[in-house]
Amino acid sequence: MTLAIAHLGPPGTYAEQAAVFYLNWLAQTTGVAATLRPYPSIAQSLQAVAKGETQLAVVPVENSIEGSVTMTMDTLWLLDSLQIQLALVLPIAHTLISCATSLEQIKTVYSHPQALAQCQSWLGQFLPTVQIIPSNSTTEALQLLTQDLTAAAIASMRAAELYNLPILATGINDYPENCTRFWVTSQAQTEISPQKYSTTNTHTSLAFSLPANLPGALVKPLQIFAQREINLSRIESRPTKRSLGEYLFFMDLEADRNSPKMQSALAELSTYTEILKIFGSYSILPITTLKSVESID
Ligand SMILES: O=C(O)C(=O)C[C@]1(C(=O)O)C=C[C@@H](O)C=C1
Repeated sequence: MTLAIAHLGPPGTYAEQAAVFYLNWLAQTTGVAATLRPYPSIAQSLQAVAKGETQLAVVPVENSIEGSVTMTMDTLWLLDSLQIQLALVLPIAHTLISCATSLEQIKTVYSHPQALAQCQSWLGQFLPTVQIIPSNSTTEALQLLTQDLTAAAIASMRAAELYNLPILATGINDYPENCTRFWVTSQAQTEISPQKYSTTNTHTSLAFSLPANLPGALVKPLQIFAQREINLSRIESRPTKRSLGEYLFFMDLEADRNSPKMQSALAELSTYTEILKIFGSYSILPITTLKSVESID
């Protein structure tokens, strides 16, 4: 069976790069073949899995400069059935792509809001007067560049090569150690491979709402993990969208949900929460080898 993997498109996005890595890793470790399917948004990539159009989606979750990708968190909360299979950490090195011959000619810069935010100081220093135009992905505006010599886009070096476009500046992210964490998600019941991944689950991600906005309401859930010496690697709040000042809490914990201490923690947590969603346990793979990200052929 060949699996389909949804990702943010068009081709050349960082999400596609992470998906290509996963596709090659999956083939090497389990022999399972997969193909890639680009979608116009992160939400649509996740919905593709929920609707059964694809078996998997690779979506960005968190960036080391800009923090959480809120569309991923909000969509995961809404879609009940999705589970995280694996996390991937991709180094992000942005370039300025343009057919202009110098920075002085540029009047507009397009990119995904996360990428624009990761380069905001560079843009302020070298292109302080340009119009910044957010797009659905880093690659969405690339096809405009050959018609408009005053336009530029922030995307990866790999994207410039794929579209055969010139690079005007490299390494333009404000911090050199720029990384984005991606999640590989599937439907809960999907068996990706009969052969178990050769990785052990190190993290569990979950989210919950609280029954009432009272003093100490968040302390109790936090104490459950502290008492069992389970380390919290991320906590994030998102509006419930029901009323102003009411939040959902997203947590990443450093333990497998099947470990005895985590099982008892989750059982106790469910007594303090209104809705508790466990997104799954998984391991984290750093994407380092260029070979795996270059092509899918
Ligand atoms: O637009 C892309 O290329 C994406 O894959 C999206 C995305 C994100 O949403 O964070 C992924 C990695 C980078 O942090 C910048 C953009």
